[in-house]
Amino acid sequence: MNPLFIPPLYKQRYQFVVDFVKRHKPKKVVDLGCADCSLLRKLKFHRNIELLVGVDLDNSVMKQKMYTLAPFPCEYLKPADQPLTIELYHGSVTEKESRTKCFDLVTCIELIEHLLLADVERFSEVLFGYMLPNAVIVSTPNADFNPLLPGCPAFRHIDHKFEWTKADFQNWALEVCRLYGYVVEFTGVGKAPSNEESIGFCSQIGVFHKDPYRSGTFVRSESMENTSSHTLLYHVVYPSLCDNNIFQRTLVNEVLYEAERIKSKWLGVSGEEQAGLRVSDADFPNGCQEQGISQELYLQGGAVCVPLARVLSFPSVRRLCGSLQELQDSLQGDSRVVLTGDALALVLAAEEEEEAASDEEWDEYEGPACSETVKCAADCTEDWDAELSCPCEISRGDQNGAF
Ligand SMILES: C[S@@+](CC[C@H](N)C(=O)[O-])C[C@H]1O[C@@H](n2cnc3c(N)ncnc32)[C@H](O)[C@@H]1O
Ligand SMILES: [Mg+2]
Repeated sequence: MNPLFIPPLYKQRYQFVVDFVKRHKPKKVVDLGCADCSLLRKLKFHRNIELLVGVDLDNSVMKQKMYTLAPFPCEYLKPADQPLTIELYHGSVTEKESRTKCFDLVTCIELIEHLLLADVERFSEVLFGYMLPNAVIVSTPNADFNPLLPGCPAFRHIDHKFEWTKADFQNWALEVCRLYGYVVEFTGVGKAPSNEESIGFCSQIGVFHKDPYRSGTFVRSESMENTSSHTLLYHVVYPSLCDNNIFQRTLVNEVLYEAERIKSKWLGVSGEEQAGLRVSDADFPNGCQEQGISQELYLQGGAVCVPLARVLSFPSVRRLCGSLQELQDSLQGDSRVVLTGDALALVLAAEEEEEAASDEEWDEYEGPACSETVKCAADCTEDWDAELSCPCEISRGDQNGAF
C-alpha cells in the first residue's frame, strides 16, 4: 500500500515544529505527550534551546527510549557553546507542574484527542492559565478528513476519545484565546485534494501566541501556587563551554594540540629553513602585532618555547579566548601547561615524551567498547530516526504515524 502522504504525516508534524523552532529560536521548550521522545530527539540539535522537557503519562514508553537523549561521545570531545538540559517527567498534562511554567514554547502533538472530553477544559486551564507559555503548537486529527482516508474506522486510533471537525477545533481554540489572552493561527499538514480543499488539513494545527494587546486582562488559573505533581524520570546536562571545568579542559586541549603541531613543524625543518619560517603579521592575525609581541618559536634550556600569540592565531583557540591577556589568565595556574617566566610562551619538551603505541599494543586494541556509529550534530537525526522509529507507517498507526 502506498503511503498517503510523503513524507509521512508524523514526520511532517515534527518538521512543522522544527521549522517553528528555527524561526522563533525558543530557549525553553516542553513537549506534552512526548511518548517515545521522537520529537525531543529532533529538537535537541537546535542549540538555541537550553531547556528541553518531555511529559507523558506513560512512563514505560519514555523509559525505553530516554537514553537516546543522552549526549553523543563527540559532544564531549567538542562541547557546544550553549548549555542544554533535557528532562523527562512522568505525569498528566491535566495536573499543574511548576517545573513546566513560563516556557517559550509548548508542543502538544496528537495529544489532546487522547484526553477524556471532560478533561479538556482542565487541560486548557493548566496549559494556558497556569503554564503561561509564550507560544503553543497543538495538532490533532481533523475528523472532516476521515472520509478521504481509505478504510478509516470511526476514529483513527483505538485510544482516541474524540476527533474534532475543523469547526470543533477552531471553536475550542478561539474560546481558549478569549479566556486566557492568546491569539491563534490555524494551519496543518497533509493537504486535501485540490477539489476538497475546504475540508482542511489531515492533521489540523493551531499555533497560539500570547496576545500582546490583552496582557493582564485574561483569566489565570485560580491557583497559581508552585505545585510539583510530576516525577522526574530522566535528567541530563549536556557538556557545554558554559561549564567552567569543561571550558578550561577544552581550552587546554586546543592550546596544547595547536602548540605541538607548530612545534613539530618548526623542529622538522633545518636551522636555515627555520629562519625562512619567520612569520609575517598577515599570516597570523591575532591582535598581538600592534603590541609588538613576537610570534616566533625559540629554544630555551633544551625546551621549545611556543609564543601564546602564535597559538592564539588559530581559529580553534581564538573561538575560546578573545585576547592574549585572556589566554594568559586562563592558562596561568593550570597544572597541565608550563609557561615561560613572562607568561608569553608555552614551554614544550623538544622531544616527544611518549612513544606512539607499538605494533603489539595496536594488536591488543579491540576498538571502542560500543560498535555504534555516531555522527555529529544535525546530520544524525535521520540516522537515529531510521534506527529508533518503525519505518512502517501502518504499524505505527496514529501513535506517531499513519494519519
Ligand atoms: C499519539 S501519542 C503522541 C506522541 C507524540 N506527541 C508524537 O506526536 O509522536 C499520545 C501520547 O499522549 C500521552 N498522553 C495521553 N494522555 C495523557 C495525559 N493525560 N498526560 C500526559 N500524556 C498523556 C500518551 O501516553 C501518548 O504517549
Ligand atoms: Mg492520536
